[in-house]
Amino acid sequence: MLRIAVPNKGALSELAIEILTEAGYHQRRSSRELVLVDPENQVEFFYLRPRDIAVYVGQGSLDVGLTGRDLFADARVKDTAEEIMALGFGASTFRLAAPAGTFTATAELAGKRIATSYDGLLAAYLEKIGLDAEIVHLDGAVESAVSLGVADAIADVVETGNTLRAAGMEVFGEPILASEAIMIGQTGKHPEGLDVLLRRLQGVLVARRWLMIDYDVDKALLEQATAVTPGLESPTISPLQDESMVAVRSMVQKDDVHRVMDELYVLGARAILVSEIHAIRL
Ligand SMILES: Nc1ncnc2c1ncn2[C@@H]1O[C@H](COP(=O)(O)OP(=O)(O)OP(=O)(O)O)[C@@H](O)[C@H]1O
Ligand SMILES: O=P(O)(O)OC[C@H]1O[C@H](OP(=O)(O)OP(=O)(O)O)[C@H](O)[C@@H]1O
Ligand SMILES: [Mg+2]
Repeated sequence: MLRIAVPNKGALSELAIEILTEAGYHQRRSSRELVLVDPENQVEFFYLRPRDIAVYVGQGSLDVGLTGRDLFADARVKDTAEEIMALGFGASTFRLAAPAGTFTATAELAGKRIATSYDGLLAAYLEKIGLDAEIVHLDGAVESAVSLGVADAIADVVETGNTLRAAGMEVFGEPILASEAIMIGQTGKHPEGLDVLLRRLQGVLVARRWLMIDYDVDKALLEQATAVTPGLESPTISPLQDESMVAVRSMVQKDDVHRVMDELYVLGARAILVSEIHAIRL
């Protein structure tokens, strides 16, 4: 059975359970369950702290795990574990910040104290840019570290920026890392069942991004219409009782659907219908 680690709490937990459910897996009913066996799908889920997941996969106790790219980088297990798929949710950036007006460039942090919950990630970054600064480890709420006097700056996860703004702080320097939820696995290993898991997740990602569009169009306009809706592979063309017309079915990107409908309408297509795609295997 494929052993999969899933975040039990925090920003990624609910979204992780949602994507796995959409991919057809059973998920735990209560937050007290630590393990869930899904014999039908030949997988076993372990609900763990998001921060620990890279450690379990890196040490080989679990086959794959869903975590954040920043947490994975922080765990320093890149010799034994690797990112195998980006999952398109839980996006954030990892950034330096300080009270507004204090610093403008990263180089100004030489010899200063930087508070973070991501020591491994910050240390690797400081080493990469050749900057010597002191790292102060805090478990969370690092935005308070400067005003309370334990650090001069912080390095933390920024999503909307609301927490920083509320604390009177601003980011500076280049972003350290662009993060999102990812699937990680053991480097170079390909356990049985992994292909199915990845194909299912890929299917959910595509189904989330694409819609199905159907319309009727005059045969004479077919070429122009299908140029607007080329689809993922090739549009389906079906005959209609009115032989001068055809029905077209194609996939269209969600964030493009209204432009496509407008263009088709102007071209003369009618009965333009858009529907959700629930699942897909490419
Ligand atoms: N608004 C957000 N706040 C925190 N983490 C976020 C946010 N958006 C996305 N993430 C991602 O979620 C993961 C962090 O999750 P979580 O908040 O559970 O961890 P944590 O802060 O270390 O844990 P905890 O706060 O429970 O001690 C990271 O990969 C992070 O990039
Ligand atoms: O940019 P924003 O949308 O405001 O989100 C970022 C904030 O969310 C996280 O904190 P979390 O809620 O995980 O608390 P913690 O600091 O105690 O971990 C993170 O550490 C930031 O403080
Ligand atoms: Mg947190």
